[in-house]
Amino acid sequence: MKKEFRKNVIMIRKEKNKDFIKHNSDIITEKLLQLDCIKNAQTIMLYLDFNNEVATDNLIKKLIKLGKIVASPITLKEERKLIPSQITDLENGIKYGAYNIREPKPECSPAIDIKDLDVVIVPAVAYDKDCYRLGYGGGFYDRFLENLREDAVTVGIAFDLQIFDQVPKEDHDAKLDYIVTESTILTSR
Ligand SMILES: Nc1nc2c(c(=O)[nH]1)N(C=O)[C@@H](CNc1ccc(C(=O)N[C@@H](CCC(=O)O)C(=O)O)cc1)CN2
Ligand SMILES: Nc1ncnc2c1ncn2[C@@H]1O[C@H](COP(=O)(O)OP(=O)(O)OP(=O)(O)O)[C@@H](O)[C@H]1O
Repeated sequence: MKKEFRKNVIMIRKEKNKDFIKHNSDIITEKLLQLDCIKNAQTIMLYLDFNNEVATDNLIKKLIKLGKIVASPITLKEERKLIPSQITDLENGIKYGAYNIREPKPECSPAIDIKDLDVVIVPAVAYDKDCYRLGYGGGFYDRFLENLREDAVTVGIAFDLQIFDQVPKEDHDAKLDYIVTESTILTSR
């Protein structure tokens, strides 16, 4: 059920061209920067995109310019663990890591205490209208999000094509506080 659904959405997203990804990622970036939770945050974790996810490079640059501490995850594949690590230099401080996804180089990237994160911007394959998240299938983010500070805010960014009335879900699947797409902002708060 989950597997088929996941495969389909990934396939549909894969067919989108560079202009679609860039145009809509720019819109999503601007919307996100208007959210109070982002404006008020000091420390923000977000992913480095792969496979036609909403692109985050511009967003990362803008957040750093705004004076935020920005972290991305280093993925420990065997342990199914994400280590938030500060991005200091998006040009030279990044390498390819697990699953060929870009991640901060440990030597340039102080680890950040998960309890210092004010906002986490999460990647996903799909969401439903209640902000439940379907991921790539490692359970990486489900496990990670359980350990956030109680008052930390979770935000999903996704294209409209990733939003459904329902997605297959299990008990451990995370529900996020906000989802921002090119056309709308959903909230479960
Ligand atoms: N940008 C980004 N980073 C992220 C995630 C994400 O969704 N997006 N993840 C969110 O959790 C984690 C990585 N999760 C992933 C899980 C499975 C596969 C994947 O391609 N699986 C292949 C098997 C590949 C292999 O074993 O080498 C497959 O299922 O066919 C990729 C990423 C951590 N970092
Ligand atoms: N909080 C958790 N604690 C223990 N096991 C978990 C937890 N969350 C998920 N798992 C296990 O991890 C595996 C993958 O989970 P699931 O399919 O929900 O991942 P996902 O949310 O799609 O992926 P990801 O978060 O990596 O993007 C499942 O076998 C699931 O039982």
